[in-house]
Amino acid sequence: MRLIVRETQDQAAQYIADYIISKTSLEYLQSYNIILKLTATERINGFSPTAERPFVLGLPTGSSPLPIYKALIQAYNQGKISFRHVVTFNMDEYVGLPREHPESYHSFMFSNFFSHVDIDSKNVNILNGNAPNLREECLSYEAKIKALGGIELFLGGVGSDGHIAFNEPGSSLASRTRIKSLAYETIVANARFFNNDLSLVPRMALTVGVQTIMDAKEVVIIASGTSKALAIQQAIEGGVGHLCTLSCLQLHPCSMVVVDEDATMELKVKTVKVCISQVLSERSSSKA
Ligand SMILES: N[C@@H]1[C@@H](O)[C@H](O)[C@@H](COP(=O)(O)O)O[C@@H]1O
Repeated sequence: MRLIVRETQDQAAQYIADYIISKTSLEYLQSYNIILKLTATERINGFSPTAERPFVLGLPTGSSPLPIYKALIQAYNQGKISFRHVVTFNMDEYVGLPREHPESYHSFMFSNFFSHVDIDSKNVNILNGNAPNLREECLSYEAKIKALGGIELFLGGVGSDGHIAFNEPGSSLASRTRIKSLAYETIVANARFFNNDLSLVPRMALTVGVQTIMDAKEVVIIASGTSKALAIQQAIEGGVGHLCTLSCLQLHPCSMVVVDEDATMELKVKTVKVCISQVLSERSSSKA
């Protein structure tokens, strides 16, 4: 698991946006007075997606990815990226909340991202939390991901209790898309979107499973703010376990967690130093 630290949330978001677009350019990483020239790998642009061979992108909601969506929209407006041949799968959706509700993840994604770029709405996949048969809905979501050859890059956030998507503490690390009851901590955290009224926050959601995320070829996580510091500490310094489902990424061959400085507050200085020097050596050896 790679750990990338940026000073602010916006810088962390810009790093991820650039990474997803992947300008084939040189990037400079400055750390502990070392400046290293690194070659950025290619993602959407390098993949050169077509209608027959689309780029499959997993996407999250939440406040953390908002600056990433802003940066992607800006890049689209500057002609640096097109989403015409990108197929998206969102991580999760509330159960029972009407699709048109301003806090549904459908509304969130269209108002914060999809309506501002050239994505074909037929290529947008979001779980239907009002489907007549929720189990069937989850099974067909998994089947559709598989039929498209899997997710190339899954972008995600993290809950303050370490959950990824809505895989709350105690979720099976082998889980797949299914219905989940939300943890009390998540209901409290999400009440800010529902006039701080706990009774208005849906109690259940459909969510991709931990294993669905692990199946993606690459996973990129954003975390910012001190409220995420404990989750980041557990996921990076703790063992792999179902009480902090983000920790599963320790077992992923290609995962990256991008944080702002506030989110590193519970990490050991040594962890941050080791992670950064690993990035430097991995990248410089891949250049050789
Ligand atoms: N299901 C979502 C997660 O996918 C998201 O990562 C988390 C954190 O959200 P925020 O970025 O607003 O802190 O919120 C919800 O629980």
